[in-house]
Amino acid sequence: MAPTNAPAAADSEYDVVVIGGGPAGENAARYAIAGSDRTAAIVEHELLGGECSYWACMPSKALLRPGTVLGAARAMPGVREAVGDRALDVPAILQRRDSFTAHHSDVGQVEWAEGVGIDVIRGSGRLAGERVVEVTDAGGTRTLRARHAVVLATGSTATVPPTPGLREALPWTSRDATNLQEVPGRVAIVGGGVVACEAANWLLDFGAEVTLLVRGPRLLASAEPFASDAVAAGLRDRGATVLTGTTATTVRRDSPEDSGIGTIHGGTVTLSLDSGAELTVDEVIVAAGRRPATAALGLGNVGLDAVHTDDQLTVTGVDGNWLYAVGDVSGRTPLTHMGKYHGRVCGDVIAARAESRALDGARFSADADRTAVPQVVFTSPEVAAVGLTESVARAQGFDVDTVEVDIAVAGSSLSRDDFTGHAKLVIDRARDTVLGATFVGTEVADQLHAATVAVAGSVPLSALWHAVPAYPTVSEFWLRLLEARRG
Ligand SMILES: Cc1cc2nc3c(=O)[nH]c(=O)nc-3n(C[C@H](O)[C@H](O)[C@H](O)COP(=O)(O)OP(=O)(O)OC[C@H]3O[C@@H](n4cnc5c(N)ncnc54)[C@H](O)[C@@H]3O)c2cc1C
Ligand SMILES: NC(=O)c1ccc[n+]([C@@H]2O[C@H](COP(=O)([O-])OP(=O)(O)OC[C@H]3O[C@@H](n4cnc5c(N)ncnc54)[C@H](O)[C@@H]3O)[C@@H](O)[C@H]2O)c1
Repeated sequence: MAPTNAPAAADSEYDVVVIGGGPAGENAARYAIAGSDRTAAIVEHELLGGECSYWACMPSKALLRPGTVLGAARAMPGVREAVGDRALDVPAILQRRDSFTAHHSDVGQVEWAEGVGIDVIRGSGRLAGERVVEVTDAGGTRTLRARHAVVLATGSTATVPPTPGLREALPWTSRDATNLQEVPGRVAIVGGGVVACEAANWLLDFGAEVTLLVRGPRLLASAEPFASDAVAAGLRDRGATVLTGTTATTVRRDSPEDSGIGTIHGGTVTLSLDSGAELTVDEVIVAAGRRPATAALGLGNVGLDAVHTDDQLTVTGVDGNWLYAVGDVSGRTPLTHMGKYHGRVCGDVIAARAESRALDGARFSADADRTAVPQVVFTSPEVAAVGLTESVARAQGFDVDTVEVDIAVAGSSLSRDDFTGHAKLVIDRARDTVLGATFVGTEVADQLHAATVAVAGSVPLSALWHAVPAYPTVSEFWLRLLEARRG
């Protein structure tokens, strides 16, 4: 893609300069200039749309959905017979995945940006001083000046543990797993978080033999323990080996070769485990967490060594309210929808400050990061959770009540023959409000928003009693939860 902006002096000054064009940066730019004549530029060194569009959320969910649909078909008499025991058509799934990543073209995204008045500047951005951003690409370096704000929105990068031989083995990261071109026969996944669990699911769907090496005692360490257990049981039932309390101590690979994203990177890989066992596989996936992408940002040029933000997404430790950070790089919640939320709050704050308006009102503070973060893990079964878990709520000093039910209502049994699920509410006894909710089961993702509204709105349980779930839907488990609380 050619640069969209020639390095002319006239367009080198903007009201707002955003470094990084993922979902968080796009929203910050858009909200900062909406309804005004302010100007904004997004500096992007890869593809406008960011990790989420091409390497993370979109391809991973496109890979997971077919397995869910096939499972639903097999759990429905009359459909099961029509489907038979045929395997998924992996090439067709990869083709559909590629349509969701727009075949790694950001033409449509650039059209959107230009349509809402944002210039897209290709190159790598770094802070060169107060309100000054240097952009470097193959053609050289140009300087952008920001009248009102610079927004850091550079996302995060996958970490690779310092296990001897691991880096040299050229393991897959999440980018390879989501953009896979071939399915390895045997796979070891290092990590037990969301990326590990979701990737294990689609690889199992595609016929791979999967072993998860989980350093801690359970998968999804920050989820309610019953959710971790259900996901582990789901993986084991489908043939995966889940080794908890296990790490690789050394890794050896025959003829490692950087053959491209999503292709098998060489010969077989042997991992020595701390249990003394050895594991031989065709590919290793590292899913050991991510860190904010600050390395090349020139933080030192503005007196910073790390990025911390206040609730207005203003970077702390810098005078003058001109530097902001949103999304994964902000060190707040690393999820796309939360990054977009940061972008909306940040954009509104920049607009208000540019117009000398007071930051009066809830829209100028990213409170949800602390109290109401929703997340769905698209495993089989799915985990949908929002707010505080019981252990976190107790650690924060709340007087907690909990209520739990199996999800077993007319709607769930109608949806499929093998439906199983479990739901838990964490309740603040003093205020009679929901602090957190976790739902586990087949396709419970869309049940989550009701809980998010209850948590974010501090809706009393007495009021939820009048939120009558429609019959016969899966959401009737809400009624069972409230009945269980009444006793
Ligand atoms: C496999 C996987 C699956 C995921 N699935 C989900 C999901 O289902 N739901 C969900 O909510 N979250 C999911 N996430 C997390 C989600 O991808 C991130 O939270 C989200 O992408 C963060 O958005 P962002 O805008 O902060 O950063 P990014 O999307 O990472 O975008 C940052 C952009 O900045 C650019 N950039 C970086 N440095 C520079 C620089 N110096 N100059 C110019 N440009 C730069 C990058 O090229 C990139 O385009 C997933 C993550 C992974 C790894
Ligand atoms: N559906 C979704 O919302 C979704 C999907 C995928 C990713 N994401 C987000 O992307 C981010 C990254 O996900 P992730 O799974 O990589 O990170 P994570 O932090 O969720 O999990 C990291 C895992 O790696 C393990 N680990 C860390 N260092 C290790 C080491 N040295 N050796 C062995 N194991 C080690 C941890 O114990 C943990 O199990 C998360 O914030 C996640 O929420 C979200």
